[in-house]
Amino acid sequence: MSLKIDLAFIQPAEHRPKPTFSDAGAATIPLIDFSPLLHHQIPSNPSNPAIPNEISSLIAAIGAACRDWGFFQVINHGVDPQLLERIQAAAIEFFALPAEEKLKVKRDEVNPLGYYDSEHTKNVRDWKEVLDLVVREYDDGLLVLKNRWPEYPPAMSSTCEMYIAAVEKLSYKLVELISLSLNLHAKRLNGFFKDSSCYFRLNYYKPCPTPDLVLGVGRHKDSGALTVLYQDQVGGLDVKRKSDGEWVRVKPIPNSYIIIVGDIIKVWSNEKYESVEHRVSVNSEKARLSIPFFFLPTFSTNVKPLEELVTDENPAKYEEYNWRDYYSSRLGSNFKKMDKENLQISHFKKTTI
Ligand SMILES: O=C(O)CCC(=O)C(=O)O
Ligand SMILES: [Fe+2]
Repeated sequence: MSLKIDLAFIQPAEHRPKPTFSDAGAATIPLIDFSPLLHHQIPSNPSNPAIPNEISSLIAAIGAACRDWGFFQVINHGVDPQLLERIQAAAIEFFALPAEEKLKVKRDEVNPLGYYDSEHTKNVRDWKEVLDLVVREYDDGLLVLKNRWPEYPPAMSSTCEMYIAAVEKLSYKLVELISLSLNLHAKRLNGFFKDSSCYFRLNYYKPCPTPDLVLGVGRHKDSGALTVLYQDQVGGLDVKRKSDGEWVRVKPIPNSYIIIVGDIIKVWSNEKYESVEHRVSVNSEKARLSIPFFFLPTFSTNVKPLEELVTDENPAKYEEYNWRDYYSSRLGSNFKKMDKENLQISHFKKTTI
């Protein structure tokens, strides 16, 4: 049998996925139970002696996961499972449409939102289809973000809006707990997300005849603050374990979220917290759906280590960069193959003398 696949998809040998993963790796991923938040409020002051033990333990667990992994799974997160069912059903219906119907909402070089099937990560084409949306449309003359809603399924826009409202609420809880874990006031980071540039994506990975040669998404770190990711039960997300650099396959847990710490939290925390490298493997049998919500600050944000976390002994490790400019410079590079690496936070890392 000859398997013809476009060479643009083929990963360099050193980045191809291993055919098998042990379940033992997945068991080491931090799993955090948010049920204490069902009967306790998030405290505002990290040094309040009245913080209940189960909330202190929750904050400590989040801090440890952000430090040691840059990644964790959350259960009992408060997002209605029916909303998750509905958004998945809408996504499946959309991706099952004939190509010409999906192409009616195709992304273009001016406005990157809508349907897309040829994204590149690190200059290799990803084996996936996406539908991209923003929570707040934007146009400053140079950067244009305008949603393209498909006609089918007709409930797509209302379903996305309801789902996004729920997942945004969860994102605020996450950044508040992360602030507390850094020994900062719970709302220390909230102002950055007023008029946020949050981005929402439906990812569809159809079965692939050569899963050992390609990736659904090539290895990368997320450049925002946090990614709140839902995956179906097929599996394929791999994360790079910080302790030993091994790729670990994330075992799907029904009704759970995967939280990916992004580069902005790494910079804000002055590298106390890690942003995790991850990728998506595909398989030859089953299509996979994933739904990331990228929690991103307002475009005017200048990202730099938080003053409270910078001292003479621990000086700022990054130069300040503007989020809108960073974001816009990276957009071009996932649109098509480039001849150089795209912009990374390492380009803003201060050099030590
Ligand atoms: O499909 C996934 O599980 C993850 C996708 C991802 O890493 C991304 O969209 O940034
Ligand atoms: Fe990602």
